[in-house]
Amino acid sequence: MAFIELRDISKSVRAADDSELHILRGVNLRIEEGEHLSIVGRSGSGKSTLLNILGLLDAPTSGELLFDGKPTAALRLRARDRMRGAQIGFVFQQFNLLEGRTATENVAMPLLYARDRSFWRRDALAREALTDVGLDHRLDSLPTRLSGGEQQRVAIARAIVRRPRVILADEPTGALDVETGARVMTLLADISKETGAALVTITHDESVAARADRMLRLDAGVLVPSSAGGGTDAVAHPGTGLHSDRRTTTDLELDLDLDLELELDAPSTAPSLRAETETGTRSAAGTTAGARAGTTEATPAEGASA
Ligand SMILES: Nc1ncnc2c1ncn2[C@@H]1O[C@H](COP(=O)(O)OP(=O)(O)OP(=O)(O)O)[C@@H](O)[C@H]1O
Repeated sequence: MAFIELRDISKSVRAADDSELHILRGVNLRIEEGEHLSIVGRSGSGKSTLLNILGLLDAPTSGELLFDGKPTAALRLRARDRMRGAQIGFVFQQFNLLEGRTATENVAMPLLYARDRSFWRRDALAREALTDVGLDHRLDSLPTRLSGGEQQRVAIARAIVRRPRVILADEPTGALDVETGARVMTLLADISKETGAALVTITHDESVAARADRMLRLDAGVLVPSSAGGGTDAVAHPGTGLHSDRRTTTDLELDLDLDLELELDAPSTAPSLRAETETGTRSAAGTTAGARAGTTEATPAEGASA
């Protein structure tokens, strides 16, 4: 069974002239555990739209998105937010770090939503993740004191700190020079493999895309295989090492039951409530303070995803 599956996904929006714009027209995709795939397409072809749907930041107009074979459409907002936080890491073109926070604080941010011991160990785990990306000498640096490549490393550390099952990277090298971008891509691919996370890279840069196990192209709203893919690594490599740290949808459902009991018993002490107070909120369009910071959970009262 594929870890994530898109079935006949379409997305239409109302354009400025009030016409209907069909961005995605029946996208089918299966993402296996630990695989690295890339999606290329010209500007405006719908890459970010597709990534937002994969990341549970946006809803399709029609079609189904399944995690572990289970449809996600019926999930309540809070469960979607939890699933996103626990299973998906994001890396953005512009790094999206919080400027006033140190590297360690930025990386610890997603753990403010964790429902297990990692909430209490967030500083130590953030330092470990920064060490994994080679930034153990920059733990207390503010983003403004870091180079672009270092900032993207911090963002990668933030993406992996909760041991997600998939990392979604939207033009991760887009703001970097070619050499730095290549190093960052190598790190991202290596660290995904080490942690066992699948990696989905969207990019307009075919040399970046060609590093993936599988390369797809968005063309006229549908995904088609791209012949340039698999250049360096034609076989998927499910990761080893930290694989067992990651959680399935079933684990998550158990967690949610437990969380509900916890919140009913002691609402003022539930970690997420504090976390939600400290962090930003998500708008209906899915572009949010949280998403800008790479942390994308929201409170139930914050309105539905688009
Ligand atoms: N909410 C929206 N309302 C209107 N048009 C939209 C909306 N979202 C996306 N679009 C349009 O849909 C098309 C696809 O957008 P998207 O950002 O997904 O493309 P992209 O392939 O990621 O582009 P780029 O490579 O330039 O970032 C674009 O023409 C965009 O202007």
